[in-house]
Amino acid sequence: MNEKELLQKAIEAKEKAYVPYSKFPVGAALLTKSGKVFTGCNIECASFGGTNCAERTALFKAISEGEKEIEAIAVVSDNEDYTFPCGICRQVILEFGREIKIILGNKKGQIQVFTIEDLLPKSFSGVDLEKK
Ligand SMILES: O=c1ccn([C@H]2C[C@H](O)[C@@H](CO)O2)c(=O)[nH]1
Ligand SMILES: [Zn+2]
Repeated sequence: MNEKELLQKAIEAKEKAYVPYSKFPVGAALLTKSGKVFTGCNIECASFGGTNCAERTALFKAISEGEKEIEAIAVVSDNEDYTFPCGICRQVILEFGREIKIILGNKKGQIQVFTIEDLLPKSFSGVDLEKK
């Protein structure tokens, strides 16, 4: 599965977004190191804090199925420009590896790739909990 194919899975997942409040659908597609794909969409809630982003939906699906070795997560919205993961998602993705690739696609079909550490430098992580 290459970057373009993973982005196409994210575009398809975006169709499932439940976004009655923001009307801002987002799709994500996660690739495990073993080659499995888990997709996700954002799911909103009238109590807004209950909203779950597309990236975390895909990630939680993978983790809850026992897949913790993550290669990449592709993200798309309906915006012309790239949609970057929010801060909460960056922190949760980083939990499972600093080298996880974040693949972003825009409406022109262009692609940008970062590692999650590029997007969340100087972060707090489990390593800090071992220091006192
Ligand atoms: O990377 C992002 C950015 C935003 N959202 C969702 C959260 C909310 O449902 C809507 C507007 O913030 O978009 C995501 O799913 N992923
Ligand atoms: Zn998020």
